[in-house]
Amino acid sequence: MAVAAPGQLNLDEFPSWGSRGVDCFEKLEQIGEGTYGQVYMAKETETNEIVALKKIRMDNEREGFPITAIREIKILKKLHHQNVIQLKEIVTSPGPDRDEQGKPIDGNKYKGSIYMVFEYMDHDLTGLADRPGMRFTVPQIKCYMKQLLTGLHYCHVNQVLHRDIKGSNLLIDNEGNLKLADFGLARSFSSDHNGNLTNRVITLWYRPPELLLGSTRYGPAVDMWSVGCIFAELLNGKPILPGKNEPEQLTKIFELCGTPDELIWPGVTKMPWYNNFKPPRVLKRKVKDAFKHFDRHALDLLERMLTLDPSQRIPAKEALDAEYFWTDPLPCDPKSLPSYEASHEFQTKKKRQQQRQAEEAAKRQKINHPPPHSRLPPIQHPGQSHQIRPGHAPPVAGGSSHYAKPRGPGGPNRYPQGGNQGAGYNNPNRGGQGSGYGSAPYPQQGRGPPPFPAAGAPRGGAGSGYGVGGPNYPPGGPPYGTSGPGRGGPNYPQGGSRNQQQYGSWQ
Ligand SMILES: Nc1ncnc2c1ncn2[C@@H]1O[C@H](COP(=O)(O)OP(=O)(O)OP(=O)(O)O)[C@@H](O)[C@H]1O
Repeated sequence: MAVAAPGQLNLDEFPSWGSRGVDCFEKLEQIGEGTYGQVYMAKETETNEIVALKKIRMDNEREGFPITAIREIKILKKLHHQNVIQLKEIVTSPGPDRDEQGKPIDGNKYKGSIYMVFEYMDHDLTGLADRPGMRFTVPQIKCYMKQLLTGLHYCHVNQVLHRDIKGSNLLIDNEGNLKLADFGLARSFSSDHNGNLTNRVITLWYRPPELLLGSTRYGPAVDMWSVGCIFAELLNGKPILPGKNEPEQLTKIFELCGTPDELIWPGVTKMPWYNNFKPPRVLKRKVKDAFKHFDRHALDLLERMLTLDPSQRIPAKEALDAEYFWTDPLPCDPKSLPSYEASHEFQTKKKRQQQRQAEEAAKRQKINHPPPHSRLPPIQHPGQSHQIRPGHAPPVAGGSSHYAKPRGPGGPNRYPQGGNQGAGYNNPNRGGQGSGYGSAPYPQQGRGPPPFPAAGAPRGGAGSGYGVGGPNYPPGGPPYGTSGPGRGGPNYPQGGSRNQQQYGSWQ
């Protein structure tokens, strides 16, 4: 097998891929910023097909083409399923042929970029849940969970562990399809689970206890723990185990799931880091108590997903057979779900930031020039209604109006009174991997530069997590109707190339 030059992808392995240049695509808008580079929405110039281009960061090109990208490409090439994102091709952009001093660049010092071309998805679950006023219905949650489990079961049958299941890696299109994405941490496993795998995987809040206790022999059960965390988050309205660092993460797990012993988890006391984190006192499991507002079948399934002993944790296939998916209300048909304006975590964060800045500016202006009757509501002219136009946020469910009570810091009151009868989400402290690796026995994070701010710092701003409740659109139809953005035809307010100027050409 030919070996690629430093910084280059060995295209011998992917002969038909990489033959096209990125100029076959028109860059439209940045939709994601990941550990390994930016993600853009783009249009194929000949077919007008909308795709997502993930640029592979080559900062470390001296070390060769990033191993994570090679893994992601290899794994995605062998996975073909309606609930797994489809990698369509790889395209390249040539780097400059001369260096800053004008000298011709030696072919081995490749300075170009490589992009993975994916089918475009309108949302990720985190971005969708973060939409103001967003509420998921129970059939909707069942529909997403069923698709997540179906995609994951397919991966596991094909001996692939995802190892980074979290909301922002679950992509959703406007036809209601959910697909697993970001296979940058995924890897193949053998069914005897004897591999010596790294335990530095999975975003902290979704990381299972066996990895936190140092296991290097693990299997599909690691992904099922993450699925349990997502499931509870969807029903609960906010992340359930938001640890700031690994020791705190384990503490939170023990507080919810009880302290493990040889009886409930044979072998736990032999785990590499068990003695470092031996709980000081015995804690009882209280999943049922903490989530008593969930319905019985949801709770039964959750209990089996959040089982401490990985060998007793429910596999994806069995979870799909759980009563939860076969009792009323049944999972809805994905196609029956409303269409929403595109929402990716990256964009919703940006929008929130802009909104906060605008609010602060308005506050400053108000202090300097208070309006004469600042406490009176705005005048509403006869016939003026609160119609929702495509691309505009719908009113908060529950009949909020201009005169509604002021909203709390996280936006509209998205939390339910009664659990999964009307939950919402609002978590000002959504954080990813709150690092904090100072404490033994944890080594440095294994996956490139950490994407997150300093230890424990919140990731994203206000409002996050998921919730369930009545649909957040008014009677009479979804807020964005059928004219909402769909695949192949995004709903640009100013035409398809609104970001051309901003983003310019590919580099
Ligand atoms: N095919 C796609 N369609 C639409 N949006 C996408 C697509 N792929 C990725 N995105 C957006 O870009 C974000 C980052 O993508 P991805 O997770 O693949 O990158 P990453 O570098 O591995 O990120 P991370 O560091 O969060 O793991 C996603 O959360 C999603 O919002």
